[in-house]
Amino acid sequence: MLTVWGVGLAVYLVAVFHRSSLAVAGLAASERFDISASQLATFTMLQLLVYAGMQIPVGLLVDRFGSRSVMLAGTLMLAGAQALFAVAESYPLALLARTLVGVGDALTFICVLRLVSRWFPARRVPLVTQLTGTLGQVGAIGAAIPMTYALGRWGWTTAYLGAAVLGSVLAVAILVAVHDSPDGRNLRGPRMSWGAMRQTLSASWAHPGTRLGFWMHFSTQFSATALSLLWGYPFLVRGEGLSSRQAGVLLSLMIVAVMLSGPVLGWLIGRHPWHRSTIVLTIVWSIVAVWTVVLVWPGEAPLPVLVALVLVAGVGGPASMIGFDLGRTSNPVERLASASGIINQAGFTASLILVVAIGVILDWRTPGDSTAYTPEAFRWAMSSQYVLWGIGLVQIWRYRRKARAVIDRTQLESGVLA
Ligand SMILES: N[C@@H](Cc1c[nH]cn1)C(=O)NCC(=O)O
Repeated sequence: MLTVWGVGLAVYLVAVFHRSSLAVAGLAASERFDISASQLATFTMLQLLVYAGMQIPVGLLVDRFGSRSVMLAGTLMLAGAQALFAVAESYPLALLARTLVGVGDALTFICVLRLVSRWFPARRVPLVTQLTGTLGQVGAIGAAIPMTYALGRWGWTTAYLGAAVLGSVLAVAILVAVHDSPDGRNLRGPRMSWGAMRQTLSASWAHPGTRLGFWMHFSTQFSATALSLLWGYPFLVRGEGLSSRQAGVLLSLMIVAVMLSGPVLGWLIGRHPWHRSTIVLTIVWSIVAVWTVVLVWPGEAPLPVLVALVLVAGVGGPASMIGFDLGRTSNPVERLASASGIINQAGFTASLILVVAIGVILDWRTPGDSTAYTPEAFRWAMSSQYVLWGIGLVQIWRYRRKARAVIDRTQLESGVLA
């Protein structure tokens, strides 16, 4: 059980490593492909778009072919994509490589979730799921430190080829160690026609628990994702007047918040599954409150307020994992991956909308073609989050009432559901 989870976790961690491996290579990429800042940002947006768009097909694939086969395909795809990125010398080829990174990345997480719910007793699943999400984020730290070193020491091609080789080694580990469930190496679902796929998806979506999970995932993670993937550093430096070093420390603190809060939330929802939506609502309101303090503060917000911002926003990442637990307890195991796919696209779609909205509003509020964004422009841009929070909070409130009307509290609390 632990070996299977260990390999699954390693596959997810390496996927997070691949997805984040461009964050520290921005300057090198601009020089290599001779591109502007917005062309560089296109890499991130494309990756998010492909990742979010692939979630439903991937969920269906996992229910049909099992975690092992899909995870193997994802790992090989990521390795191939990074190898292509290593040798690409033109911008279009590099875009193709990043698109394939998005596809490979999309193929991994849902597989690991399904392995966890097949291998662990139901009561342990919330905690192990949170640990998976939390420990997987170490891949982002791995991408920052070793990739910076490798790029400086060996250059672009060798650094990215090295990343590709890492993926290929994992493919061997999957072949040797991963079984879809204690009952078999490969667990195939029934053949899927268009009609069957439509039925699986609509049955999943029809359950208010799946919709509640979707809106939980939608509302919790976009703030932290937009800060960590693209806008955190410019916001803290240009919008709030921090030094580069202070901004770097604050963004690392956000990862500390993820690491500390993930296991606590996993334990909490395992003990109080009926109150999962209350926990999520409390976290979303806290994120809204701390952002509001930052945005209404006259001039630059003081450092302790910005520390509170990154810590509270960081908790949103692990809080989004609670959405998957709603999917698990609201769907039979044969359509668990499809439900997870539906839920997982929510937070990444919201993050993509926010990343684009911030860019558009910054350009709108900044005179001419300049990228010297002002604190005022950032205030406008970051305020676009209220639209997403507003939609998310209303939907969580609606579907929490509907889900509570159909979920049997006694069964849920005794761990029977799953
Ligand atoms: N919200 C994330 C995972 C996470 C856990 N802690 C911080 N972030 C999520 O939905 N992950 C899916 C993925 O592919 O990473």
